[in-house]
Amino acid sequence: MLKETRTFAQKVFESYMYMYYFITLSLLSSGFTMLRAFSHTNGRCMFHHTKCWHHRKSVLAIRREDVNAWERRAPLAPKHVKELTKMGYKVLVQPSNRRAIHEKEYIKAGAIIQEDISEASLIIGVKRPPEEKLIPKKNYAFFSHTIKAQEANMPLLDEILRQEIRLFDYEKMVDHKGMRVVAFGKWAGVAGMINILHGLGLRFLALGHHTPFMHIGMAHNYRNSSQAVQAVRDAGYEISLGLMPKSVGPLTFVFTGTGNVSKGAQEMFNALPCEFVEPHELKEVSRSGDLRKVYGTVLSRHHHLVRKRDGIYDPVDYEKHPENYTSRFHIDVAPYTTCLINGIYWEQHTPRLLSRQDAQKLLVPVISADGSTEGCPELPHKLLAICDISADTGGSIEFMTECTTIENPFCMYDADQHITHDSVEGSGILMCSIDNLPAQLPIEATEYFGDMLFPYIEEMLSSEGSEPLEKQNYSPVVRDAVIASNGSLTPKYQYIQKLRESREQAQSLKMGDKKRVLLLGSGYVSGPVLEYLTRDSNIGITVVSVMKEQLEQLTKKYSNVTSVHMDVLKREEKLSSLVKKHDLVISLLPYSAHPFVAKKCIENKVNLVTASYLTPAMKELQESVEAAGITVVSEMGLDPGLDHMLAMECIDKAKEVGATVISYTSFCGGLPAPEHSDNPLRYKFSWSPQGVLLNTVQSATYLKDGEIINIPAGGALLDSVTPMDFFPGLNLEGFPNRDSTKYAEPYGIQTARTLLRGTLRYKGYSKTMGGFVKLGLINPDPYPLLSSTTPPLTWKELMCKLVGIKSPVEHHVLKEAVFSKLEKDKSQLEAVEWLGLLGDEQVPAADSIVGALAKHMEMKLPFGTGERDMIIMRNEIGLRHPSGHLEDKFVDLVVYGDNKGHSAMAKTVGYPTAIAAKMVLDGEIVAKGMVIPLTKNVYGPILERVRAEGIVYSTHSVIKQ
Ligand SMILES: NC(=O)c1ccc[n+]([C@@H]2O[C@H](COP(=O)([O-])OP(=O)(O)OC[C@H]3O[C@@H](n4cnc5c(N)ncnc54)[C@H](O)[C@@H]3O)[C@@H](O)[C@H]2O)c1
Ligand SMILES: N[C@@H](CCCCN[C@@H](CCC(=O)O)C(=O)O)C(=O)O
Repeated sequence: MLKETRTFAQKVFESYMYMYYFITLSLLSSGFTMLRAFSHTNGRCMFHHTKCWHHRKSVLAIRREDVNAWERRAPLAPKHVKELTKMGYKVLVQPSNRRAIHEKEYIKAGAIIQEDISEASLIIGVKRPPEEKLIPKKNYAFFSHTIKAQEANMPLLDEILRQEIRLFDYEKMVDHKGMRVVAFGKWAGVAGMINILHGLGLRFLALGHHTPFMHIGMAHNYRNSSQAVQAVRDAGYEISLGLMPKSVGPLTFVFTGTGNVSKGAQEMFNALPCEFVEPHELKEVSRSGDLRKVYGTVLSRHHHLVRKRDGIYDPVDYEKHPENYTSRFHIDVAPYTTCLINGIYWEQHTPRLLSRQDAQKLLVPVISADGSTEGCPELPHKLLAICDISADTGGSIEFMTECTTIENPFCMYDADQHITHDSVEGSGILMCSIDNLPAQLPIEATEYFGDMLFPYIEEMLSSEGSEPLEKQNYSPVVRDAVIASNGSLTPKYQYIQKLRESREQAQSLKMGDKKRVLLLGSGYVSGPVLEYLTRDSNIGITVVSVMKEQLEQLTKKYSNVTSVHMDVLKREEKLSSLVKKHDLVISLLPYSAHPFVAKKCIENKVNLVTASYLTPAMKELQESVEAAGITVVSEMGLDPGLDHMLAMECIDKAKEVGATVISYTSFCGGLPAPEHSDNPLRYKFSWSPQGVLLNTVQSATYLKDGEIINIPAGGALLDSVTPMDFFPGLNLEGFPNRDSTKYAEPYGIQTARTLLRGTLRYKGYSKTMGGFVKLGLINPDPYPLLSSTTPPLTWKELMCKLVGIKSPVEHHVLKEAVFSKLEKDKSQLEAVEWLGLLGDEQVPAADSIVGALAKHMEMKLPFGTGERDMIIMRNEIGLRHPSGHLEDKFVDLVVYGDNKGHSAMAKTVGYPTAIAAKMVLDGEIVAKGMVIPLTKNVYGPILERVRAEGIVYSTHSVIKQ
């Protein structure tokens, strides 16, 4: 069964012979006379009819799997590496503690463990690399999941094309019959079967039955498949002793597909006391079968597919016109199936096995003559579980719309409600649809896959990725697996582009009459924007972000939302085409990206809303915005945003009674709630960390008692800190924020002799940040040493560079140098140490030092579970009334984050942004050109609507004389 009896040498020899046979056949059949084959033993060529591949000993690299936390497989095992190194190839293996086969084994096989793999001409992995780790003009081989134009992987494909990479996709390495020659399939089947037996144990228990399946674990809990076989056998032994509850009746397992997946699953199933029957016998055994066995059936196409017209299955016709066929699975098989193990490859236009309606019918309770007792309940319905190993979302099992994961392997599909819930309880069908099953048995899967891939490695290695594809003497298996090369899709795969275009068209048709909003950014403050806009079912939203997981987390909660994972700055054309298809763009990207986005909005005449300052770079676009006749709303958040609106409401009211504004001061802080301010900075991030850090080195200008005060950029701001005691219970400090004087005119308060906008922090923040500034950590200049393509630095090494000493050094030497750079400030040194900046942690890859520090600090200063943030804003407006008396008006806004919902920052930024966006969409804001929320027709409705969202402010006044 699972035990491998052939030696590795035999297998290698067999695979070569097979390949030799196959190449010979295919070359002969295509009229070639050249023969090509090679031996991997002794480093010599076995057949010399043509050149030997390894004429120039290229370098092979096995990359680290870095996209999925469970990915412990590798494309080749040490035994394959050993063969390659014996043949004289250099094999680099990127270090990875996650890989299930230890690095030591690869070293023993002759590999070099090395981070930098840029010298390799072929880089292989199991799964895709992140776009930013691609190296231009190389050969790459991995499962790209691009051949169905899968949306999530299109940015990767675009990068591959842009970087002129040659991509071999394992999924398209097929023999002359179209059968895949390298695959993990069998191990998906093995792991899938183990998991679903475990799941059945849990489901039976939820239904009131202890069964022997309770003693079977998840596949990854076994060291190898033999251990799992043992557990399954033990369970089977108990079944054979008649220990299955009688009231559940005979169990039947249906295997669809006849490929490796199905075979792997059947191999594991064979460890149970099983009897295989023909599909037509299923009905009978499911009623009166032996309870000391389990029954299995393997379903091929001819068992369930029929032509709609005449009820006949014609295999030749089916290949040509699958759309003319339908499946009888739901009628002939499913009603007699306890557990379906689905291993068929599904393609558009081929019949589905089960639809939602089918599932509804199958979940109708079966009333049996024997009846049910409380302690021995009958099953609610026959079909209990589906293990969808094919994992084609919305495919042959129509209602499997989201794959489950190794960490959350099961969900229940309730066909009546058409919902899935994360549990094994309640009504419905237990579903397991993990799409990376072989990763649960990583060692065997690696060895198995490597055996199949190994014979092709040499030829993939035979040239650089930059050399023309036409000049390569690839075998058909390898040639046909090249999806992209030299910057283009190869002819066989040009359909991918067409598929993408037609999908995009379909998506825009689906949007129909809906208003379409393009939301750029899925970060800290995007949540309430999406939440607010999706309340209107007439708005369709596309969310774009470069951070995939963050994007998925944000969008999965909402319907009417499409997500696009891409870097908008790198994909100008795609951004433009997206902008064009929407009625309004909201940019919640880092503010430096807004001008780029605004240009696309101008070109396509689409309105734009941002929560960011109307910077000089944005202002420059004013004329073009007006010429395009569009509305660009800026400063529509909290600060800037609500501060303007609260000020203007007060100023306008004061003017109505003839008062003159003589001073305006506004301070605002996004802070952790006081009980969560327990770190040297007394701060946690609730909005863009890089923005927070950069604000400490901005210049500032303000008016104080008629005098203009200028503070230069570079950190001097942190020395202009004053204690703020308007809420004496909080230990606050404040420093000026940007150029306050520029608001005198737009606010209409040129009469004011004090005009100051500032930022609030808990006491101690500025001092600590001052230390980072002194060390050069708040530096936005490009710093190539931190790029993702260079070997990573540790903080200790970076700090040595910053203080100008050579590394490596002893800890105390570095500490002393840093201390002296900090002008012997102990609290600043403590904060640097607390953050681990003198330690061995890796500096995150980033464009600049401040970018890396922002990422690092974001990890060190997170809001923990149950922790919340807080917004404090105080506006103080000094008025002189016509009677001559003076009045100070105070407008205070204090908002707390919701424990399990939006943060205070997200609410106070996101709601104004969303409300303004809706006002533009609905024609409530009609002004063209650059708009900031200073006029009553804009701030009035927004303040009213944010109050309805629980953002409540208070006012009081003090008459002075
Ligand atoms: N007015 C206010 O009171 C206020 C308050 C907070 C934030 N803001 C502004 O709102 C914006 C969003 O803030 P945030 O805290 O959510 O920021 P964030 O850093 O948390 O999020 C930025 C988002 O942009 C995405 N992104 C970055 N570069 C990208 C690229 N090249 N292509 C695609 N996506 C990219 C990131 O993946 C992330 O989802 C920022 O401009 C910020 O300055 C304004
Ligand atoms: N000043 C407060 C609140 C800041 C809210 C974010 N405002 C950003 C807006 C940047 C932009 O997108 O233009 C800022 O930098 O002040 C604090 O710092 O705690």
